Amino acid sequence: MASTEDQVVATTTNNDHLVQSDDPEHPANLIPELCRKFYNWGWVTGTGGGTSIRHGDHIFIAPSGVQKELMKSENIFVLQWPTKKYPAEERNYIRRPLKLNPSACTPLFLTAFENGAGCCIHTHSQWAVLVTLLVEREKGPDACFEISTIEQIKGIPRGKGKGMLGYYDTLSIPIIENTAFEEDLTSGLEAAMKKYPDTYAVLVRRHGIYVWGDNVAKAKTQCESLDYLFQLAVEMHKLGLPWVK
Ligand SMILES: CSC[C@@H](O)[C@@H](O)C(=O)COP(=O)(O)O
Ligand SMILES: [Zn+2]
Repeated sequence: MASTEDQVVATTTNNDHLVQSDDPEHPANLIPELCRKFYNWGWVTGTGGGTSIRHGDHIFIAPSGVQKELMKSENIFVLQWPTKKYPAEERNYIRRPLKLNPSACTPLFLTAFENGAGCCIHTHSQWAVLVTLLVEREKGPDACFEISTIEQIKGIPRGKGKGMLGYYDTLSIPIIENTAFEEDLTSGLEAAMKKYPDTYAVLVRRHGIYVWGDNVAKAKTQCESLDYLFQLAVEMHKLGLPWVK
């Protein structure tokens, strides 16, 4: 794991201009800013979790095993898109910071981008982990978290170009089983996306969640809505209230 010092001093001589911008909306500025917020929300503590943004034919990726809330724009990797998923082609990393490795979540993020996403967020939120435990009896390809008749469901799309879910709809988020290594989750994520082509999120049992959106704002607000619903479901469970009518 890179030390904080390594993280702060890590620099590169290759294509630095790709991560240098005064624009706060530039992905190399947005990823560190988002990760600081996500850390404060308990989504990316202890180096877990992260986020990646697609901007045209460039993919911006955080480094692996670092304190995500301390990340700086000069720590960001840039991949030329499209690229092979795992391992991503060496030559396609058009910017690599010294002393750092790209996030182990990269093949998962690339799966979301193949699906048309503009941003993908991975959290280790305890609410996400807890709901996967509450529905643990449901294993296999049909495992799913479901909730209905809660206003915040309207923050989640019905599917690409299909508008948002309604109050009386049931939100279904597929759950895949965790693996020892992050990259080995890729086939499970692909299978869940195939089975649930309208989903914008996949829970990973005892691990967290991957949420994506057409752009950064949509990925962030969808992830916030889901986290709200997971927390609510856990609290409803504690109160003995059913969360699916
Ligand atoms: C606390 S270790 C977590 C990792 O194994 C992984 O699950 C994760 O979310 C972050 O991977 P990383 O390679 O640091 O971006
Ligand atoms: Zn993780």
